[in-house]
Amino acid sequence: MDHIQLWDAIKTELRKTIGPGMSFDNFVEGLTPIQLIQTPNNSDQLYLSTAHKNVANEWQPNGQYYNQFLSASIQVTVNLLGNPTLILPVVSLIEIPVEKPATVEQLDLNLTDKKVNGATESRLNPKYRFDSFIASTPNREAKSVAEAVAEHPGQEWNPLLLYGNSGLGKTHLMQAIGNDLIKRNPKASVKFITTDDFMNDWTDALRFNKTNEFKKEYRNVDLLLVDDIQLLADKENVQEEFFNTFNAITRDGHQIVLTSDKLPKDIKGIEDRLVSRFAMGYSANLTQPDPETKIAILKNKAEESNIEISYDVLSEIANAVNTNVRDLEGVFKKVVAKIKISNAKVTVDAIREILKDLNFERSNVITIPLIQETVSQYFDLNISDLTGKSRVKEIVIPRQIAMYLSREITQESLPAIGRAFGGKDHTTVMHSTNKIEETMLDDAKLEQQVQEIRALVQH
Ligand SMILES: Nc1ncnc2c1ncn2[C@@H]1O[C@H](COP(=O)(O)OP(=O)(O)OP(=O)(O)O)[C@@H](O)[C@H]1O
Repeated sequence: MDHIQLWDAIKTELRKTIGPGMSFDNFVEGLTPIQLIQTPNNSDQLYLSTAHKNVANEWQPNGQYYNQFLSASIQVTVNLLGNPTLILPVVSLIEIPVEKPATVEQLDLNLTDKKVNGATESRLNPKYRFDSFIASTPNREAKSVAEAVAEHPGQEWNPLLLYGNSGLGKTHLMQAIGNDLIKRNPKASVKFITTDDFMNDWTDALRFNKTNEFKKEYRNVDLLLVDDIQLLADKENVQEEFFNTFNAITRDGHQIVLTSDKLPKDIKGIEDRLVSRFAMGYSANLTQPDPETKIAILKNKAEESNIEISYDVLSEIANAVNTNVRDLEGVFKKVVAKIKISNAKVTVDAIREILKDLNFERSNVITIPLIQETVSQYFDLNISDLTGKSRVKEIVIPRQIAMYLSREITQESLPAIGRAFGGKDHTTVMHSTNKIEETMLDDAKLEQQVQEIRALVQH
């Protein structure tokens, strides 16, 4: 039985005595099992972590939770093993830095009182800087343009649009522009918002008759950063106001930076006039980093955390996590937490175990987005080409290859693959896979291309 199964069984027992509700949810459910260690005096220690000081305090010996845990764990070991074994809880506090800016609910909704000067008021995360953004070769141009925008806002690349899949650094790079501009000019007014914020603020402004304040707040900025504009889809009223805001800012020579999960022309439900405005400046596609860049990102994180981790270990993590940089960071944080708790030496074998616990074994991690990313880079296309409807041969064949590999390598069903390719029918996926299988029999070049892409995906 591993630490996770044991903790689940103990939680089931604890639920009987503590009962569901606030107390159980906060003081038991919120704990994360880290590891189980045998002590020389025949007891086991179950290491748990929490991000909350008050929860960690309540779990000290003599605390009510500690004692209830002891009886629950004895009951569990009697049920499972037939004899009682003493398992002691060890709860540590691991403070997880807050990465995301405050949600709109946490913000002061009084529009007139909001100021936008300086990093704090503009809600920028100070960790999102150019020097902490490690760019792989395909992403270097995006970074250079972002740096140029920070240096000369409102001039050449307006708007700058950063687009790509989730967790690949769009928000990071966007906020780096804001942080850099404020560093150069502390008086610059920078406003960072999500599209949700914009929509909520506009709705509130209409409700409370504060449209003038809204306009003043949104239009009097040197730099407006708007995250996730794909959320504007099908919101006609908000699009109207967004259009007006956009025009007012660019007309005054100020800068707009936008992020989106795809190119605006591929977002259904966005008015043409907005699509054409968004395409006026520079659009940069952020792509998945290659293995060496992933290692460099991890190295940077290790240095920031003041932790020494060998290249082999970093490489093991980088190779296992093929989804996106957010996941890479998440796994890294868990590894750091384990190191801090156990004080143990971090070996490649230990890391493999941790990665296995976190479901990040190499064989499990090949996903459809990864295949799409690899195929699009191989053929120098956009991911939106693969998920779109174009029928030109140069796009159809790569799309069919991507579907074929998704069917071959991942565990996903035909309908799930169809959905991931822009809502295609499962019969289209079946047709594509058959077509590639058949063509490869006679076409050596195609077969070689498929093998090369497969090797890249499974690297
Ligand atoms: N190239 C990179 N170098 C360093 N850190 C990165 C890089 N790319 C992403 N990150 C980190 O990964 C995390 C996720 O990045 P970010 O939030 O910017 O992604 P995103 O593309 O905006 O995702 P979403 O579309 O889901 O909002 C952040 O903590 C960010 O600092």
